[in-house]
Amino acid sequence: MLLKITNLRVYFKSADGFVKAADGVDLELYPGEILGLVGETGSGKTVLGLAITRLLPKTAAVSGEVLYRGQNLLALPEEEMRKVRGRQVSMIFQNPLSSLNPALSIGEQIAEVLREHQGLKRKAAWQRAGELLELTGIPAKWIRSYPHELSGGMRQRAMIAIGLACAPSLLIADEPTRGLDVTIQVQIVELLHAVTKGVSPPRSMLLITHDLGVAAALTDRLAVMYAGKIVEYGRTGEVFRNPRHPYTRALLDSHPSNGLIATKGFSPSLINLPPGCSFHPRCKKARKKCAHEPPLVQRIGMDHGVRCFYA
Ligand SMILES: Nc1ncnc2c1ncn2[C@@H]1O[C@H](COP(=O)(O)OP(=O)(O)OP(=O)(O)O)[C@@H](O)[C@H]1O
Ligand code: NI
Repeated sequence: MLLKITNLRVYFKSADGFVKAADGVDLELYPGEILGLVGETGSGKTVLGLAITRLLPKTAAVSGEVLYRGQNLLALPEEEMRKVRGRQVSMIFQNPLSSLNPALSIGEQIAEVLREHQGLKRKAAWQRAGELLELTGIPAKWIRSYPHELSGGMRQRAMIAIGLACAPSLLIADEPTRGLDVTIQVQIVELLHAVTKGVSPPRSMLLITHDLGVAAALTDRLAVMYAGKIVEYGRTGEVFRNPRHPYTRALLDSHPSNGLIATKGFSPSLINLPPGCSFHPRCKKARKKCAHEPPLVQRIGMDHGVRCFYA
């Protein structure tokens, strides 16, 4: 097991009460595996990625356990955590334009990571930055380009190059294909596949995405998140063929290519979650019990679990 998350909670204090962005998340990730995290907007996917890398704002109340190679990241001193971020786990953020530094060339940004975390000297770092650019499909002669000079797809590639600079065992990619043209999306999917499954030993990835097509193409296993909880997980093919949570079914029934989720009703406020199963107000299959008893995860097969009484 590379990563084992147990009972992770992330609460934000707001004027109206606590926003329960993650509310008892359990998740496991095996070495070399790509795990997809899907779910509609606001379900807590990004917060989960930020909690693993400990990049949440200080105002977030975090509890539970995030074991990475047996070590609880949530209990590490900040200095140790910086080392983990520099060498083991790196996150590729949702919006390259706001995550890249506009004042530094992409080469400088990659070289900076290499100098700081890999201890490379100036010249070696610059050379390696060029190699990383080539590896992610950016001609090395673009090394002095600034983020605003690049297309959206190229910026995403640059983000991936920065993410790879510290040779992590685990990549967390947050919506890496969002906002890109379909042909470019396909290229990014191929690139992500190459830098994970195509290296030896294969690298693990937690892939956060709205796009079920991307999830189907890339992931080995899938976790479906709803209102701060994982409501279903399993092997990707199994979840697509045999979805057992009513929410997963609704998600798969909605048009996969446009990423819209056409379930009736509004997603619940994470402040005032409905009692019982959070999904029950929107669920066609809900019965009386669902309104007052929160369901636990039921295992319904080898590595397939569902948080529903009537799965
Ligand atoms: N810094 C913060 N302070 C307060 N609330 C926050 C903060 N960051 C996230 N949240 C809240 O946590 C919840 C989960 O947000 P998150 O960004 O993880 O959703 P998501 O599943 O990634 O959605 P999307 O698909 O739109 O990216 C939301 O209700 C959001 O408003
Ligand atoms: Ni997000």
